[in-house]
Amino acid sequence: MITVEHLTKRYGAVTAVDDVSFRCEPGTVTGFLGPNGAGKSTTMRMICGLSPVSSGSATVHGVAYGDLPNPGRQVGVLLDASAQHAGRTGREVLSVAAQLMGIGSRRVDETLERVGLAGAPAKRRVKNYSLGMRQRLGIAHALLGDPTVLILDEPANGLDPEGIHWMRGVLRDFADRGGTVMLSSHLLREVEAVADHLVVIGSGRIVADGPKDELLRSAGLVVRALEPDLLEKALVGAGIDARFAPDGTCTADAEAETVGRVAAGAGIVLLELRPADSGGLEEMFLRLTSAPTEQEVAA
Ligand SMILES: Nc1ncnc2c1ncn2[C@@H]1O[C@H](COP(=O)(O)OP(=O)(O)OP(=O)(O)O)[C@@H](O)[C@H]1O
Repeated sequence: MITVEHLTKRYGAVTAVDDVSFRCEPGTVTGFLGPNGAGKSTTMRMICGLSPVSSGSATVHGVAYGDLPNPGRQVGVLLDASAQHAGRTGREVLSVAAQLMGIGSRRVDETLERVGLAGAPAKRRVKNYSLGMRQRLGIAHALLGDPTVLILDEPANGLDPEGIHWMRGVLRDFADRGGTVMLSSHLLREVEAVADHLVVIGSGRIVADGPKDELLRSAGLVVRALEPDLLEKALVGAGIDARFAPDGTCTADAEAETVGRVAAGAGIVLLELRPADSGGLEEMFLRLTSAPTEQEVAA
């Protein structure tokens, strides 16, 4: 369990993380989503004790990361896959970490196998690794101590589609065995296939926090009509909040029955009426996380 309460980080006049609170529960993959510069890495660094907090607190299993006796045995962390020692081989990187954690070499071999780096790749120096291989080694490092919590910053970076599929399997399996997973991304599509819960951050503040399915349902309806102009008039007339894309597709914040009745009442032929999928959710997140307007800042 990760618990973040009123966490704030200021760099001079910049508030990178602003009164952020959320939880990542055991048995759950929590996707931590936000655009570039939203405050994801800063939040994760504070959880892992790498960056001092300005105020608030972050704990893992109720304890501040820095106070965990052997943190690697409880929390697997991947914050920057390029931070590994470039001159060491993949196996050496894991062996050094294993020694520090008091783990035997058999676990190193098992973990290399698990991330697909066993054999020749394990003997290559990290500087000769592709970004995807570094990411796999970073995930191996995080899994090495057999932790119960994983904290991964953009772990899909540099992975090819097969690698992404593999990583999702690892994270799903980890959570299904009761582990807690927090993974960040700036792309909803990257986490939606594996996350059960989403925490969305924009400009340092939490703008959405809930089960993925619930958030998907709240993303509205996709409506397409033979004559979009008539649909727009009818929905606006009924007081329904609706946004139209240039191709005439509408996203409406209403129940399907309400929209269906309004359309039927106006004699409009509907071509499509369905819950918005991740595209709708992404659109909602983009609206929620976009930088505040000057008016909002001034208010
Ligand atoms: N050491 C620092 N000094 C000053 N400002 C910083 C520092 N680190 C981060 N920031 C600022 O804090 C804000 C949040 O940055 P952060 O790296 O946490 O965002 P992010 O969501 O992880 O973005 P990205 O996806 O680009 O990594 C940004 O405005 C960034 O410029």
